[in-house]
Amino acid sequence: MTTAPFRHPAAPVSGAPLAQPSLDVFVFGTGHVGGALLRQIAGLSRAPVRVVGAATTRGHVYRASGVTPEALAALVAESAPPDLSRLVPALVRHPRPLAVVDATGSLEVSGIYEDLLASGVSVVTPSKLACAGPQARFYRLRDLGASGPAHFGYETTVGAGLPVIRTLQTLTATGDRVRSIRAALSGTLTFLFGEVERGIALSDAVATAVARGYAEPDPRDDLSGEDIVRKALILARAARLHAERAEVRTVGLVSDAVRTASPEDLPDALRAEGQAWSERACAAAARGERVRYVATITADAGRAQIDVRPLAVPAASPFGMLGGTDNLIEITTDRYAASPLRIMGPGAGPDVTAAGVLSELLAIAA
Ligand SMILES: NC(=O)C1=CN([C@@H]2O[C@H](COP(=O)(O)OP(=O)(O)OC[C@H]3O[C@@H](n4cnc5c(N)ncnc54)[C@H](OP(=O)(O)O)[C@@H]3O)[C@@H](O)[C@H]2O)C=CC1
Ligand SMILES: N[C@@H](CC=O)C(=O)O
Repeated sequence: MTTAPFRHPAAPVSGAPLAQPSLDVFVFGTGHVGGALLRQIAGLSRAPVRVVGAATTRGHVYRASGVTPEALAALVAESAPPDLSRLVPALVRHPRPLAVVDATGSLEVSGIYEDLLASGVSVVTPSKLACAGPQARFYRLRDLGASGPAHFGYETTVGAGLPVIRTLQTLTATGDRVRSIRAALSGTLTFLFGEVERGIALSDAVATAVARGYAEPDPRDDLSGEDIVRKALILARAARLHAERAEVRTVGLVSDAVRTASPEDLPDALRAEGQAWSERACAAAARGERVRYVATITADAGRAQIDVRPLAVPAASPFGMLGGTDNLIEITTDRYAASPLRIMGPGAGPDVTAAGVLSELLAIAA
């Protein structure tokens, strides 16, 4: 008897696309991440997933029979903005297994997950808003995704395409207990520190991070540290620790002028802030150190003590050697006590994030 060689179900092959993909996908947000996701799906000629629609703030399209990648952008552009009170019931009635991807930074879109999951529609999200909100809501979403036919995927909310959430889930599912986590959780901030250390002006570095799609839809979320606080909350919860936003201790990285600047005033505020960043980087370098924005999560009787602040770390340490858009997550547990389990690599950017989302979709489709 001969057996066919193993092929990953998503591996590109020549020939006709699958007649009947096993999962349909609707994508909210076609910006950096959503756009990269749509391109990655289009690049898989025998993908087990099929796009049935997409939405931006300006337009949307939903066709239960599927939309070709070539037609999608034009259909979105020539239609009306989505009305969620009509679109969500239509998605819930979709005749085949469906996953909704939230590649926006929209509170309104994050507010539809519960209805979708309760109706059997899977949700895969790189947006941190729902998972970092009140813990009770996160538990409801997680439980809906674990108990019914729908899945809730939020791996890319922390570390983008890095296997962070599933590592914590595996550790705790096998009976290990997380004692502490120390992490650099912002690709944008690692990038900005690196650029400023090379003598690039902070305002130029931020413009580059925005253009390359590393930054949040509102880059003030990166600069203020809010994006890092959200990720720390999600990490703590994935480690089965109770964590609420009001209990997080933060020391900011930027002045109030940057935190509160309007989008139009942000470049000027950053130009004024740049000198302080350069001086801080030079002073650290003179001591053989680097500045990093570090989240520390400590388990305390089932609760997480979370502290987020700028720290001067030895230049030759794992945190000091981060470059590009690297994240570093050091997890100390009962079993990984003498030396932490480390996850390190690029933690921001459209392609790595979209690949993480796509891998969650493929797992649902399998
Ligand atoms: N960039 C990255 O490296 C990573 C990003 N993420 C998360 O992914 C999400 C998307 O990030 P990114 O792609 O960089 O952001 P972008 O700003 O590039 O894109 C956001 C997209 O969402 C759309 N959008 C916003 N609000 C709504 C709404 N109410 N309804 C429909 N569409 C809406 C925007 O539409 P319009 O064009 O009309 O404004 C745009 O298409 C964010 O939540 C971010 O935190 C997570 C990990 C890494
Ligand atoms: N803006 C974020 C993107 C990923 O979550 C970052 O820079 O880390």
